[in-house]
Amino acid sequence: MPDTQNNTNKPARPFVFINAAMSADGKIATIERKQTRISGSLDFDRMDELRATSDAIMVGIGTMLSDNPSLTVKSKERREKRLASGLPPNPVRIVVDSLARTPVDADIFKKGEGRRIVAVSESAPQEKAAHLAKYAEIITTGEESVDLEELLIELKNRGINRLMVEGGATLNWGLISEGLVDEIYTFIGNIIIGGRSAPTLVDGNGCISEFCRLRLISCEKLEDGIIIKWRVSPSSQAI
Ligand SMILES: NC(=O)C1=CN([C@@H]2O[C@H](COP(=O)(O)OP(=O)(O)OC[C@H]3O[C@@H](n4cnc5c(N)ncnc54)[C@H](O)[C@@H]3O)[C@@H](O)[C@H]2O)C=CC1
Ligand SMILES: Nc1nc(O)c(N)c(N[C@@H]2O[C@H](COP(=O)(O)O)[C@@H](O)[C@H]2O)n1
Repeated sequence: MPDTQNNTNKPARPFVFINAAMSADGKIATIERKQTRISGSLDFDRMDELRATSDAIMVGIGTMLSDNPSLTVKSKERREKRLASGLPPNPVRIVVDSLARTPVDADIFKKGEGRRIVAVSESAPQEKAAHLAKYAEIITTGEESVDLEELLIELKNRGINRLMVEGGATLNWGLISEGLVDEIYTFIGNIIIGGRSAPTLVDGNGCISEFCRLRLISCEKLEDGIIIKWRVSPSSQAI
């Protein structure tokens, strides 16, 4: 029998959660879209624990190009704990990149051991995808942009059961609007960034009538900010 989601007839996908840090005014970066330190050291450590306990970490190409993250597990103890459980030191690192624009000198290729996946669409130039294939596994889905649902099913087939999404704003919208997110964790820090065009937690086209509904799991103080954990209500699909 094929694995399915929650007794629906949909094929199974991983458990998906978004983790992000935002300012008190809901921004995740400045108008220049440069990496902005919102979290304090305790929140970065919490993020590291989430990475270490996930099978894979996913970012969009916007984040890749603006922040050049390595997406590695930073704590040596956590990497060793993964190794002791028979896991590679780092989760699989995944970039959602419709046009195969990921630079081959990006830190995800230079830093840390482990698998990398670049998800491209059928519109990606063949030669660019072929070049990237020397550095990462390539998954092709969707015509113009990556078909996120198909991608998640393929990731599940490749053994990824717990997927951490680290943004950015457009990828978060893509996943949320298609009803592909289970939980959302945000650290809200004690700064105001402002700027009409600065990215927020979720950008994209936005909802008009049907909103993505959330259920509060918990809310706790951490340093000078708060961590809010939400469960996305089942069948919640934004329109
Ligand atoms: N404070 C925080 O926790 C974090 C902040 N950021 C910030 O977010 C910003 C980047 O966000 P964005 O520019 O929105 O880029 P993004 O990282 O969300 O990537 C979006 C891109 O993904 C690609 N994509 C392919 N298929 C897609 C689909 N089906 N749905 C959605 N996207 C798809 C498209 O090319 C799209 O432009 C940066 O300024 C970065 O610093 C990013 C991660 C965490
Ligand atoms: N959780 C969190 N807090 C902040 O204050 C941030 N600026 C970010 N940004 C994201 O953190 C990732 C850094 O990854 P590496 O340290 O290079 O492994 C990257 O995805 C940034 O966008 N996150």
